[in-house]
Amino acid sequence: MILSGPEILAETRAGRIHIDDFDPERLEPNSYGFRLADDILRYEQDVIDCFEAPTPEHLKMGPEGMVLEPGRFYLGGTMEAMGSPHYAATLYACRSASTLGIWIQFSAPLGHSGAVFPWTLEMKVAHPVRVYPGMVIGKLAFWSMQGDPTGYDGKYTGSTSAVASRLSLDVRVPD
Ligand SMILES: O=c1ccn([C@H]2C[C@H](O)[C@@H](COP(=O)(O)OP(=O)(O)OP(=O)(O)O)O2)c(=O)[nH]1
Repeated sequence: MILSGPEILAETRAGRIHIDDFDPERLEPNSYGFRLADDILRYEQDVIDCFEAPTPEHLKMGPEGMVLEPGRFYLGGTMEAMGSPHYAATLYACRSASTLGIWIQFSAPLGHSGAVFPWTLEMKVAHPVRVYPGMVIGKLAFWSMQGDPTGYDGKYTGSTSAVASRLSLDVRVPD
C-alpha cells in the first residue's frame, strides 16, 4: 500500500523513513515533494558504450539556473537524500513541471528498501526550459512491502549526488 502524507511524516519522525533535509511543508497527500539539486551531468560522447564507464561533463547551476535544451539528455539530482530500510519508493515528476515539458524520469522509477541517498533524475525537455536549483520538481512515494525487507547493496550505495550510469561495473555476459 502507498503511504499517506501523514504516515510519511510519522515514519520520518520515527526514524523509519529518511528524508534529509525534511520539511513538513513539502508533504503531499501520498508523497514527498523533492527539489532539484545544483549539479547537472551531461554525456558528451558521440557513442556511449555500455561496457565502458561514461565520462560525463559536470555542470554546476548558480541561482540563475540553467537552460536545458531539447535533444540532450541530462542527469539531475535531488537535493534530499531519501529512502527507507522499511519501505520501497517510487519517483515521479510533479505535474506542474511535467506539463511544462520537463521530464525527470523515464524507465527506472523504483527505489529499493535500504537505498538512502540523493536520487539521480533522468532529464529531458520538450523545448528549451530554464530550471533552477531548489525548485520542487518531483515527488517520492513510499510503499509497504509484502515479505521481509532486504537492504539495498548495489552500485549506487553511498551516492552523495547525481551519479552517471555504472553499468560498466556489471560483469559482462560472455560471448
Ligand atoms: O530514477 C532513479 C531510480 C532509482 N534510483 C536509486 C534508487 C534505487 O534503489 C537505486 C538503484 O537503482 P537500480 O537498482 O534500478 O539500479 P541498477 O542499475 O539495477 O544497479 P544495482 O543493481 O547496482 O542497484 O538508485 C535513482 O537514483 N534514480
